[in-house]
Amino acid sequence: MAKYQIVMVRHGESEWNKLNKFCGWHDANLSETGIQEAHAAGKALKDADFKFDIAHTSVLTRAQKTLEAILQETGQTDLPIQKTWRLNERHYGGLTGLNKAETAKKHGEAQVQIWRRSFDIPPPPMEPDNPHYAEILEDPRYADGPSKEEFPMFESLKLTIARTLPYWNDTIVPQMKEGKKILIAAHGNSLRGIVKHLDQMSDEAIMGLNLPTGIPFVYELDENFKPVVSMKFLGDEETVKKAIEAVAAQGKAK
Ligand SMILES: O=C(O)[C@H](O)COP(=O)(O)O
Repeated sequence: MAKYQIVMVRHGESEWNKLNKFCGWHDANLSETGIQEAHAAGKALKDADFKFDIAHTSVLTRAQKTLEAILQETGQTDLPIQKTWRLNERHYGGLTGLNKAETAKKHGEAQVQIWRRSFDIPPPPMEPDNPHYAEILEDPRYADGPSKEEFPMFESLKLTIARTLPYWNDTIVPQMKEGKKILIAAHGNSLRGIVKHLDQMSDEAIMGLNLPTGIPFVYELDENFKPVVSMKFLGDEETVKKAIEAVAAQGKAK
């Protein structure tokens, strides 16, 4: 019997998803398609009569704009929103700004798959000569965290989970226990981390999980926060399948 329900959604297609670039903590905006996806997500949630008490998102524009569009469609533009770096996309380190297909050509598709989907193998660190180094490290949005000591130069999924899970346990779970209906608008890998935790997925199994952009999914949890319903997408099966396959294919050499 489900006691809790929570909705999560990966941001709509970003400008760098469109360019097939490793994005991570670079603050790409939504593409036109991404904006449409975000509004479609909101319409799907409205049609399914979802109403929320609070939303959580990252400090990155693509997730915040996705949430904004969704709340416009559900008629909840005044919903309280909590923003945290802990829901940011995984930091792609030295891969940030590189084209995924070109990287697959140079290093092999298997290596790119490892960098994108493995549990504990991180991408190479971002070096000071990376064109995006200063824009990320000196961004005032990080004034309240992470601290200089914990500011990442790269993240494996394991490292991403290590900074996302405290927020899940210390902020989101208590709000669900208070009966709050929650929407999380975040990123492919911060959400993969939450899904891995909820479904207790193995380090091998998580390698196979790709999340589509802009399609909300629902978890129904029992009193111990164990899934009664896992990752129920608000979209027809074929559309969801194609969207997931498109994400997976980004790492092909082409
Ligand atoms: O940060 C990025 O490049 C994407 O938003 C997620 O990338 P991935 O699907 O290659 O992990």
